[in-house]
Amino acid sequence: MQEKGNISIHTENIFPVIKKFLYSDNEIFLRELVSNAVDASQKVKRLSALGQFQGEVGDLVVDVKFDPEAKTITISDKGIGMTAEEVKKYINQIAFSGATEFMEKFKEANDANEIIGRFGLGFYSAFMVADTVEIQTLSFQEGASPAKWVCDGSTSYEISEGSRTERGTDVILHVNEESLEFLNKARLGEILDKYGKFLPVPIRFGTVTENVEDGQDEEGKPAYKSVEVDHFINNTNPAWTKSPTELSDADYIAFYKELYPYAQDEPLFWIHLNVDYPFNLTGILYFPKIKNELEVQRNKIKLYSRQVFITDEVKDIVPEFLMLLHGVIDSPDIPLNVSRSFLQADSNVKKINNYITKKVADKLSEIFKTDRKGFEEKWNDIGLFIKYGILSDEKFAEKANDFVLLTNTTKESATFTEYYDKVKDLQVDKDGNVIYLYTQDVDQQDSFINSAKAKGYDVLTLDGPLDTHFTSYIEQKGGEKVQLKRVDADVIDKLIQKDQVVELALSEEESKQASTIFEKAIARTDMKVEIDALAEDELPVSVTIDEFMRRMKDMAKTNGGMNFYGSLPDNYKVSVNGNHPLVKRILAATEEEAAQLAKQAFDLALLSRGLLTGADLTAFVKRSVSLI
Ligand SMILES: Nc1ncnc2c1ncn2[C@@H]1O[C@H](COP(=O)(O)OP(=O)(O)OP(=O)(O)O)[C@@H](O)[C@H]1O
Repeated sequence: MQEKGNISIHTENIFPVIKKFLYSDNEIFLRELVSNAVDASQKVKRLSALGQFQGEVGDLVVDVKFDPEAKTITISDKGIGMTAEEVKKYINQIAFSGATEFMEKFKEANDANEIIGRFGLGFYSAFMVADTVEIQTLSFQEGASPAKWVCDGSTSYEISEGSRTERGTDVILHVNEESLEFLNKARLGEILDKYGKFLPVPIRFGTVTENVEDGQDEEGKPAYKSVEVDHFINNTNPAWTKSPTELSDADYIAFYKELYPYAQDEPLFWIHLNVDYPFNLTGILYFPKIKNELEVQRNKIKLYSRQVFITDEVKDIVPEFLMLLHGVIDSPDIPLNVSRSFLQADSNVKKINNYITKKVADKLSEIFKTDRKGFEEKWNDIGLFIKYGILSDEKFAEKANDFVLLTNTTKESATFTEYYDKVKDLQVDKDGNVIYLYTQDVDQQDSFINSAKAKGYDVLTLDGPLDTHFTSYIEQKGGEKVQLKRVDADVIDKLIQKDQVVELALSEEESKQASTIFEKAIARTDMKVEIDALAEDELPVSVTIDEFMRRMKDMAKTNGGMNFYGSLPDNYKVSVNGNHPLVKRILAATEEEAAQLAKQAFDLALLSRGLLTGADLTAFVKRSVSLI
């Protein structure tokens, strides 16, 4: 048997679903209705510009009012209004968007993007907070008569002659018992501020008290009086809608403060985004002063669609590493679901994401090239996020390789190529490897840094939260011959092994003997003793930790879990400088004295790198006292 047919949908069943579940948040009813009012107002301007409306445009203000006694909220506009026929068509037919039809009709007009509505559902969000919704409207068309539409939330409605005498529409919500919270000035003000702060048509919400000059007092000083003035909640012409050439630095900073009234620091710099092909997007991204915390400042970028606030969850549109930025992105092309609260994944999102990455990289590159000093000064704030970008985004890394900076222990900065050139002659080992030395803790690794510097070597500081990973990146970018070694990964002569070896002053026998004395004195399985031939003036004993093992353990730590390497105990090497006079003295001493000297020298090595703690430290202090 074969049968074809249409699945039938009954409005009685689907209507409650739309009312209750389409929108995640009740408060957006106001965003939807105010957006409709703004759309209707913009359409008047458009029709007038196209010569299809000859009347007076007038001042297009949208009013939001509420009456706690009558339990109503009213949104009024002076827009195009609707005839009774249009009400039937646009309002009664759910999901028949007049906006789409309007856009279709006037799509040649290049500013077709000004209209917010798309789905033809927004109006129904009114029923989330209202039992009954009433429309009073008068169309702009000549000779139109006013219409009134009332619906109590069921699928039946009533249309009759309306009472409006001027062009435009009032939407009157009879607020239901569960939504009385909205009959409150502060609450409505907060919602308007959140969604409507930058709408393109003035939104008036009651009045505010202002102090204005009023003649002079008896002493001849200016007198003031308070007056009630209209309260407009929005800036209809926010900075991102202007051209960068119209804006000064002060304007950008002022807009930053408008966006984040509570921000303490000024932004470091900003990028004005403006693209109209293959998608439309405008916006301003600010680089804030970043503290060392990666998490705290997220969700600061606000997403707008035609100047209506949508969300501050811009995940996917903005690459992960740029989530630390602040600012605004406005794009009518960001695919939103009908409730406008969620993004839908599509190819535009990926394109936008790539565009933003490219813009940010270009801006950084520009600052680097035109103002190297300023760039270096900002490095403390932007370094972390550039490294984050490099490690997480290949495209960004490609560009950033030219301006990412390496900083040494004396705070000098160099790019990858500059640094290579700086150390390639001196820090080269016998096999031709160029060794970059680095420290992760300037204080703890001080004695090793000193040994390196005594040889004329440079030491990089890589002590940031991402540097464990970044170390491997530098190595990878440096090519085959570049190796990174932490200054305490071995004694300096072994970190950069040269051809000319220092002779060991001990015989093989003496060497073995010294080794045994130290092993016994130290008596720890995690410490491996080695007798090394170092310069006489190097320390008698140093405790080092193998580069490879340490890196693996660091990685395990930063990746959260304990993998194989993470679970291994720390393994140190105790490097005894066979050429130091102390070793000769130990060999000549009595067994007891030798053990004590060896232990003391070992403890000093531990102490110098902050590894001597607890009972061992107490014992060391006691022993030292008895020695002096
Ligand atoms: N204040 C108004 N003045 C004039 N027409 C209006 C007004 N409010 C709604 N309309 C008409 O009703 C239609 C449906 O509105 P609705 O909010 O349901 O959908 P939309 O705004 O087109 O799309 P979206 O679901 O994206 O909001 C509008 O497209 C418009 O033609």
